[in-house]
Amino acid sequence: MLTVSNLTKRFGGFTAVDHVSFSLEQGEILGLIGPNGSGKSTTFNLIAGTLAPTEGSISFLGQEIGGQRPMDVCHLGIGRTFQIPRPFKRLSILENVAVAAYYGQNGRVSRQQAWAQAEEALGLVNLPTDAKASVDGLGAAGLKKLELARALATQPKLLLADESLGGLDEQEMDQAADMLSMIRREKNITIIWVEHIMGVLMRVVDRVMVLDHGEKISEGLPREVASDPRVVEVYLGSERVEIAETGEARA
Ligand SMILES: Nc1ncnc2c1ncn2[C@@H]1O[C@H](COP(=O)(O)OP(=O)(O)OP(=O)(O)O)[C@@H](O)[C@H]1O
Repeated sequence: MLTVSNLTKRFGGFTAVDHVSFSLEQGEILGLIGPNGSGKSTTFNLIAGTLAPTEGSISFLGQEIGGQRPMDVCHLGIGRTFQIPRPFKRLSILENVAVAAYYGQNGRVSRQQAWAQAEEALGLVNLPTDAKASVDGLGAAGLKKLELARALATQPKLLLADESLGGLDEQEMDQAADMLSMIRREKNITIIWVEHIMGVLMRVVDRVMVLDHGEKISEGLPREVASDPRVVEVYLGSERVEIAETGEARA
């Protein structure tokens, strides 16, 4: 569904993403990890249209999307969450998500459909669907869920989930990971998940790709990547990822 070839982004003389290539099959969850500043967010921004590539191509469902505007990329079926949720504070939870449903589909849905899709998205993330429930009082976990619901309401075929676990406690992290897994299963949405907290990510993703200094240094099954000496050297370091006998990796 997505083929990224030789994707490169330079900021002046600095190369943030350096000839990165990968592809994604329909229904997969790909984990994207790497140390701070390794180019994960820049890669997301290139796919989502927030940044234009310096070189390379991004083909989504057979169409070149590199350099297209974010709203056009969204209308083609790529939804994203942001690391820092910024909901409309004066709108209710349901209104926030309905706005995403309406504009995320370029107004191709009626108001009524947008409300229905917003209710469905909120149901998926376990947030209240009553029209008056306020954004105020949502904690870190609630705001992350709202962020996810807004992305889902745009009816994406591909979801780019950016650091959805930041600020959550361990139980909330597990719930958030299970939620992404359930969304893939129930809605057949393909997911790229950027995350720092690897133990939880490794449990849920099908494949992992690792960036370092903008270059892809490893890609494969979670258990393969966790034991790749290059990954251990540059990223895992003292975190020591242990592979449980079940094949799951835990940080
Ligand atoms: N607009 C910009 N102008 C100049 N440099 C930038 C710009 N955006 C990102 N960079 C640089 O590109 C590099 C990659 O940044 P990026 O945010 O993609 O990394 P990351 O892997 O997402 O990091 P983190 O895990 O800290 O979010 C960093 O060195 C960053 O400072």
